[in-house]
Amino acid sequence: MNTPATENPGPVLAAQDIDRYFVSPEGEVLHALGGVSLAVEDGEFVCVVGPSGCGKSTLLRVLGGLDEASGGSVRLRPGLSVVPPVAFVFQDFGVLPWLTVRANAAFGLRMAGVGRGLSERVADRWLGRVGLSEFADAYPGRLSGGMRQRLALARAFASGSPVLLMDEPLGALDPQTRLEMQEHLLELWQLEHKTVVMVTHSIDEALLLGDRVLVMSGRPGTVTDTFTVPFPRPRTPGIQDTPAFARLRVRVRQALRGPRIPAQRTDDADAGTGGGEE
Ligand SMILES: Nc1ncnc2c1ncn2[C@@H]1O[C@H](COP(=O)(O)OP(=O)(O)OP(=O)(O)O)[C@@H](O)[C@H]1O
Repeated sequence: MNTPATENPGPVLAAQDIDRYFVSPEGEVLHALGGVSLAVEDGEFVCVVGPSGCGKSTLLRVLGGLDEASGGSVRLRPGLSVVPPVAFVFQDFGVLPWLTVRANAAFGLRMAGVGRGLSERVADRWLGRVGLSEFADAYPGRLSGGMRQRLALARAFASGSPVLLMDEPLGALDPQTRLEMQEHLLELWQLEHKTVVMVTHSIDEALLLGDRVLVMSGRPGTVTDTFTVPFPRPRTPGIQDTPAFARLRVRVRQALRGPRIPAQRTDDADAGTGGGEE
């Protein structure tokens, strides 16, 4: 029997009750993820924010199959036959210094068994889109940090993988380059509509790029809040100056701080907390 065309094929990526325990060499058990469930729809851009150590990277690694959960399940939509279905972008770029820029951009396709000619044609197209065409024959050692990150994005987009998992991909960049890269990423994603899960420490970045923002808290790591980002697409960084953006930024920041514990009034009750995240 044929499947009706209108039937919803379900999320592209779904995690159910993910637990992850780590055991230290001393035998101490750390509960890094505690019952995390999420579903990411086709073409959705989901950002994950949360304090350092709350399990964001662990979640991403489990979602992408780089790490195994201690309990629960991760499911890619059946029929995602692309190999590999998931591509990663890391903070340290993951660029291979012994390969040319073109070979780096083609790497995902080559690993998937695509021939050199086609891989390099696709790579060249993506290098053009991220403004690196003139460096195609150079080695990554000649690239600045921002250019390496553009190369890492080109490789992920060129890989053909429908799901991109990004772990603080812009975290190592200086503020100006980071802003430029946010625009690049926004443009690339609007062009391709990949399904993206991105970990970031920046609330502004999450609200600029994401359709949804998941807020995690730690010990064990779990998703405590979810925000739907209402700003229409295509978006530009200018939305960050709007009152609606400012209001949502405040709400996410409050969610990150967690429920307020009434402070006991002492002489140092007003001591600063060391500044905000944004
Ligand atoms: N391989 C491992 N072995 C033991 N403990 C680990 C391992 N990987 C992560 N952890 C621990 O699990 C917890 C979650 O780590 P994770 O890197 O996922 O957090 P994070 O939210 O991504 O942190 P950050 O924002 O600082 O990158 C931390 O306490 C970390 O020390």
